[in-house]
Amino acid sequence: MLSVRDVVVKRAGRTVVEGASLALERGELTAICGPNGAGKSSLLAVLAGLLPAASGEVMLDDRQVPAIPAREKARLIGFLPQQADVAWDISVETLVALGRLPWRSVPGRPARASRDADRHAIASAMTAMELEALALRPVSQISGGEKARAAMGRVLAGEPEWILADEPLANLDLSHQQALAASLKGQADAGRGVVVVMHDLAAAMNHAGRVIVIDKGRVVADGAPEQALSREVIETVWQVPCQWLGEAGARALAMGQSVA
Ligand SMILES: Nc1ncnc2c1ncn2[C@@H]1O[C@H](COP(=O)(O)OP(=O)(O)OP(=O)(O)O)[C@@H](O)[C@H]1O
Repeated sequence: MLSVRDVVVKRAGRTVVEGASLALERGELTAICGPNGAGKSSLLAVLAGLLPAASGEVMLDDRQVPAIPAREKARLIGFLPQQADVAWDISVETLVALGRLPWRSVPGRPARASRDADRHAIASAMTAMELEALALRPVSQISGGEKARAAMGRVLAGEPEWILADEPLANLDLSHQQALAASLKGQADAGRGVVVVMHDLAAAMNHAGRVIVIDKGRVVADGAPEQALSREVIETVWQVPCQWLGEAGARALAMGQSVA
């Protein structure tokens, strides 16, 4: 279980998350939704142990997340930032392979087994993100959406127990959004904990098992998508008149005065 208790996050002296308490489970795809500036990325970074909480506790099972050594933490928690910029002009395959760095020289792990595991994990991540045809292309010469898939491939190659991703669906075309959402759901079904910041409320409704809504630094809804993303919650938090259309699993959100 990955949890926060009474967590307060401050940025530049301003409180941006106010006393959040949440317990996230392995085997579940959890979506974090909320308006711009609500504190979603800040909360995700705190859960990943990348941003310190001003107060409160962040725990992975029975361990304090900030106390886990960095390399071990990187093996346990894979983090995809909102802007996954790459400083060097490496190939897509090399970028994905960087996801194996936290596994280098793990004490007690034979080098041969390690090399085989690396190769297998990199190949699986390349396949999952449909990157094979781009393997040798420099990252400076691929599109924004292709870069986003490569960055996600890097996270998957690390085979972390937890995947924390900040808007991984942004920039992706429709078919790759569907494929990545299905792949994240598959990762959850395989027993990983998957926590994803999403602006696309229909994607959260259709793919997540649980949705957490944050508004102005506070958790204002938490539960099954139908409850947490009810029309009432959306109209209160996003202040947009709306209506859900379609069947469970394939819902669309109609917005605007005319549907109110
Ligand atoms: N590096 C920073 N320094 C100071 N303030 C920051 C910093 N990053 C974010 N903030 C502020 O913290 C608040 C929460 O930001 P955060 O990025 O967590 O929101 P968000 O819900 O992820 O927003 P978005 O949907 O726009 O990505 C905002 O008011 C933002 O302006």
